[in-house]
Amino acid sequence: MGLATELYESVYSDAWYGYFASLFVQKNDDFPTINFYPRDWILKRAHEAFIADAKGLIQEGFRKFNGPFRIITTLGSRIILPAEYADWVKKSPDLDHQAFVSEGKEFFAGYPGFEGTTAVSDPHAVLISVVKNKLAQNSQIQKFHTHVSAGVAESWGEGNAWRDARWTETGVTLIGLISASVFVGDELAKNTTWQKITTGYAMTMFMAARALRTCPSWTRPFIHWLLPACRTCRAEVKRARRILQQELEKRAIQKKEAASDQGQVPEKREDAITWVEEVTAGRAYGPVGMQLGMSMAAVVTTSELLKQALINICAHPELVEPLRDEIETSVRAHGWTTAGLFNMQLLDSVITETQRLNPLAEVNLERKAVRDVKLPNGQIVPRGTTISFDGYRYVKLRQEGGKWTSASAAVSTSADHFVFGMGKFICPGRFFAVAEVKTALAVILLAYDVRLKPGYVPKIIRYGFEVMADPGACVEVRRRSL
Ligand code: HEM
Repeated sequence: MGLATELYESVYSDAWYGYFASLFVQKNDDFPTINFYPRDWILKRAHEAFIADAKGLIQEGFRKFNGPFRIITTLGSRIILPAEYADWVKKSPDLDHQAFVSEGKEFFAGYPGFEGTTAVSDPHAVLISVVKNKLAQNSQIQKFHTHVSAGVAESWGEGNAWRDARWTETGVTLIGLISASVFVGDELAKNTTWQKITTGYAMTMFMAARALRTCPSWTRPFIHWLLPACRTCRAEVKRARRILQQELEKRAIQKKEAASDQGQVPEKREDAITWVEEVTAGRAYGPVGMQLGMSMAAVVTTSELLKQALINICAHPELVEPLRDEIETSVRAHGWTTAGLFNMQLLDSVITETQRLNPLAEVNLERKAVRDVKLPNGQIVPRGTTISFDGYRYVKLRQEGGKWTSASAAVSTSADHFVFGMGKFICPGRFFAVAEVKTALAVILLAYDVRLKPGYVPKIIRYGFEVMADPGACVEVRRRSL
């Protein structure tokens, strides 16, 4: 899990003015800065230290200051709070996640090309409501099963010799495919252009945001028209809009035809295109922004979890047989349903343990202080981390009972485990994400033998606050002979 929770201060996020900002940071408040170095005029050393070892800086900060402190990041400075403050952050009305996401300098909601961010931070919360209320329904599990089975068969074939799983690409393709089957329906989910745009949008948008952040804020409303990364982002949104528009027109025609056929009730589709339409109830909205926003929130996060979980299973081959036994028993009793997935508790434990060790980000609960905030006082005990992998950790905790009966599940959140955030802004897609990852792992383990390529040692990649599965991971698979 994340080492710390952070409090974002938007005032200091302008990279061009980093030097003045950092002086200001030093003099303007009581928080010491962990990576402020004498004569580091343009913050080169501070940025390098942050990129190379944010985790080390956070640990050093807690050791040195024994409480909240600032860290200079490539996006300006942030206040880092110890994980013990998680419950307080969760309850504080003055700390806002939406303000953090929509903050012009960070994610540029409202700029053309950033329609995904705009949809996530929409004040009517349409996207959040659809994710919260419509995703991870029982019927979607069978859909996941069908698509993952077809997807792995297509990628890996039926051969029973070991082969490179091309896991970095395949992991993203599988999650992109099964997510899209629920977001836009089975047919459009298989459109390779749509897949490419939606699985890549988070990165396309991130690159555009990164380019814009390097420009002084007063130039941004104009310069975004010229920056190549922002142009790419706009072009991708345009391509996506064209494809979605065709789908919407096709649906409108089908609806009309069905309605004109005396007595025929038009078939109601169960996908996010339809649900967004229902929730907006005639209000104007941007369908493409909703789709890109959903993919942006869902695909990178979930595929990172899937990739890392399979790597961990391969690194601990003793887990494979007990996992297969559990999956077979659960599916025999409940089929590919939410009940079936619920009964896969060792698999759940492996996923939670993966998140504990590879939390996607070193820090979590990103908030913007919407007004002056007083931090709680008291002794601070920095949280340590461990690098050992115990696939059974959360099974054992569940068996302890008490708060762990439910708190040990991958979708649960507490001050001990808040990879999905906490409180009012907790990730509404966590049930969907865990269901996708469980189904994908279950299908893979039942159909294929998996292993790390002999000689490959798994590693985790860190870049600033980001924590990623190794993009060069060497996973091998072969069809099981049953
Ligand atoms: C392993 C996968 C995922 C992880 C680790 C993850 C993590 C997070 C985190 C940390 C937050 C911020 C919560 C906070 O600050 O308290 C968040 C918010 C959000 N997530 Fe996820 N997420 C995942 C998958 C998904 C999926 C699959 C969807 C949608 C289908 C989704 C949709 C959202 C949305 C819409 C928000 C914004 C909520 C708000 O602002 O109220 N996420 N997620």
